[in-house]
Amino acid sequence: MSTPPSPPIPTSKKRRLSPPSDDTEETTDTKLALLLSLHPKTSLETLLEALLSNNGSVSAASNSLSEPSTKKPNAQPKNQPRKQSLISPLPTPPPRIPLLSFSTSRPSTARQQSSLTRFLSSPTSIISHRPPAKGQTQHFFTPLSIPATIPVELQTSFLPPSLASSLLSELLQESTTFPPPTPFRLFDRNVVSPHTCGFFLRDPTNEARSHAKAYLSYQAIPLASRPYTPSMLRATEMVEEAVNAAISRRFPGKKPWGLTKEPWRTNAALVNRYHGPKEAVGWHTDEVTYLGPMAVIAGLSLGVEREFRVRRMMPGDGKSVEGKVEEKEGQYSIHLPHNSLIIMHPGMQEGWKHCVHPTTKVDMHPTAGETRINITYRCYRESLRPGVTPKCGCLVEGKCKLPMSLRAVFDPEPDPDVPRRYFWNCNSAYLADGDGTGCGYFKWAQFTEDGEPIWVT
Ligand SMILES: O=C(O)CCC(=O)C(=O)O
Ligand SMILES: [Fe+2]
Repeated sequence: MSTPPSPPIPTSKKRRLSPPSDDTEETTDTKLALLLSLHPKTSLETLLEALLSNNGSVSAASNSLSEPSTKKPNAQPKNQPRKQSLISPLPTPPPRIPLLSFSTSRPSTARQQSSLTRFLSSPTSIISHRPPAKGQTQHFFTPLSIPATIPVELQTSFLPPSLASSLLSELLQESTTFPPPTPFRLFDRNVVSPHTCGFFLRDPTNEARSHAKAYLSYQAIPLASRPYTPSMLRATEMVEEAVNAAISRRFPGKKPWGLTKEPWRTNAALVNRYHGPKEAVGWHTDEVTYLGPMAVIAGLSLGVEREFRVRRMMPGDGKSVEGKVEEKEGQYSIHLPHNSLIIMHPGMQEGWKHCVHPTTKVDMHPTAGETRINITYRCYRESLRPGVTPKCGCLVEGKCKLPMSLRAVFDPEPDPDVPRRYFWNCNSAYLADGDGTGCGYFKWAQFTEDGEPIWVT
């Protein structure tokens, strides 16, 4: 299900989108850290604006900050728009500014700097960005380097280190009892995703458990649920806080169509375990049957660092033979270190695909060895619980009346205010024992502005 690993881009081909300044080799985080050490009492926003005003030069920025306050970069001339802000709401791409280039090589100080970005008002890129050419992979190692045009946000050093450690230990233990991968149907053959996973419920009351018995995997296999571990419960509120803050930053003022007016709340999590460099998950969008439109999903990575790759969906993507998708632009690789949170924003499951890329070698983690654990926190809607979603007329023996899957219509030009289109579709084409076609049952799905289903018969 996965594509072969792409070779790293040679150093000589490193892309530089901005003219060199006296210290362009440093990342934004490093520059801010340097500037902060020189001006410890100055706010990060002021430091950042000083950097922007001085073309990314730390020394010039530092000089400007030492000058009398009237010349400080945050003293805006009257009647002029505020300079570059860290917050770049979609769909407006960040303006081109000659500050820094992104890099295809790993910054040596990435781990040490990472906590700095947590203090910034938004970890969205301020860097001018050109998408990778077809067949190319652009690598990102730090939150600030990820362009705002990609509907994901990365936060590093996310949990207090001791909580990240206890969470990792608990889930490494839990994952020893994850069921083996089950096959599913893809392009006329049965395939298995080469990794294991377990399904967890935050509040395993009787009612949730009875729904849980009916939650199906994309292979239509009932997902056996387990309760959140103690550390999962402790981490959950921090994840919710981060996700809600990220949504507000990305969509200031008004949430996009399809999102509930309530804060995002997670009640279920799929935990993935990747043991060794070859274990991976191929290109896919997440199943939105129980999540509804414009789902927000947050993934917490623990243990070994792996590459989370994303690419824009193409028209007819679902029908393309794996690995032979007609790409118009290349892929993005976001490196997910231990204790990092990646938030997939609304529109990600509708317009982009993601995968965890197989590799040849991983850096051993002191506790996890070669293993990566990933918790994908999701928000299952009560209104889309099993039992209420439409069934197809499939006559697959013993599987008559299968619950259908909710799928999004590919939209190349999304507008956050315009409703997306979704449909209910027979799922049995994906079942390992099906004939690869299913009954083809199709029904348009209808949702309110808050993403609640409208059932029309
Ligand atoms: O392991 C990851 O980071 C991604 C997992 C994933 O895509 C999924 O569970 O659907
Ligand atoms: Fe996924």
